[in-house]
Amino acid sequence: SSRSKEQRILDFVLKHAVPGDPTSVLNAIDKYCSQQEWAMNVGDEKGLILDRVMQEASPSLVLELGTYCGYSAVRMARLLKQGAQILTVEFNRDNADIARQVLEFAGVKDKVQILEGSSEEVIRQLQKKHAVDTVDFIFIDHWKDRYLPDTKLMEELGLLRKGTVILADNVIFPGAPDFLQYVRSSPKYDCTYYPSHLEYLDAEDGLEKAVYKG
Ligand SMILES: Cc1ccc(Cc2cc(O)c(O)c(C(=O)NC/C=C/[C@H]3O[C@@H](n4cnc5c(N)ncnc54)[C@H](O)[C@@H]3O)c2)cc1
Ligand SMILES: [Mg+2]
Repeated sequence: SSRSKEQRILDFVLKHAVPGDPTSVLNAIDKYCSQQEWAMNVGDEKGLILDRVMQEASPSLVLELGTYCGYSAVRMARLLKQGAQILTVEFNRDNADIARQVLEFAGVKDKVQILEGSSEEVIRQLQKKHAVDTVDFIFIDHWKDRYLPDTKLMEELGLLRKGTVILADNVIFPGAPDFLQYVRSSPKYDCTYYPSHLEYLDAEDGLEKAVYKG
């Protein structure tokens, strides 16, 4: 059977990156996806914004919605403080398998747990099944029509605490207009927009940071 684009990305990482070196894994994926086949990783330009916002938050528990090939999970895991963890949600089995191998190769698998399933199901199970109280940092990068319902669900379940940072990819392209309108008009969030570009391309895109005020 023919290999998928995601498998070709993994092959390139295994061939060109250095085992145990997360930065070399990021560089390999960025090189492949900018020169050979475009893929929807957050990428190097928006990745630098993710780095800075995450380091500023210095989270103990990170939740990511939409693992895909694991690029942003590796990106965040390489910056985590000692003992901090990432829970990343992915409902496509093939993508989860690719991400697992990328995370293992990068040497960050002990910091990241891939939770297979839909974000709605997994979010509902976090407190009982995964012993989560509240989440410190959330990177949202899954289907864009799920950003708002999942954010509201996390509010309702008490998963957000005063100061929880939500960082959402693609708020311009493909866009998440209902999410953007909600957090920017809600008194429960302090919002900041970080202009950037769509990964590996020149199209305008950006990240929205929404800090929960409790
Ligand atoms: C052709 C073309 C043009 C422009 C773009 C632009 C563009 C640029 C970007 O940065 C993008 O992030 C996107 C984008 O659509 N991302 C969606 C990412 C989904 C991944 O997450 C998984 N997933 C999706 N919903 C859920 C869910 N509820 N529960 C659990 N996992 C979920 C999927 O299984 C995938 O692993 C698009 C993309 C493609
Ligand atoms: Mg994205």
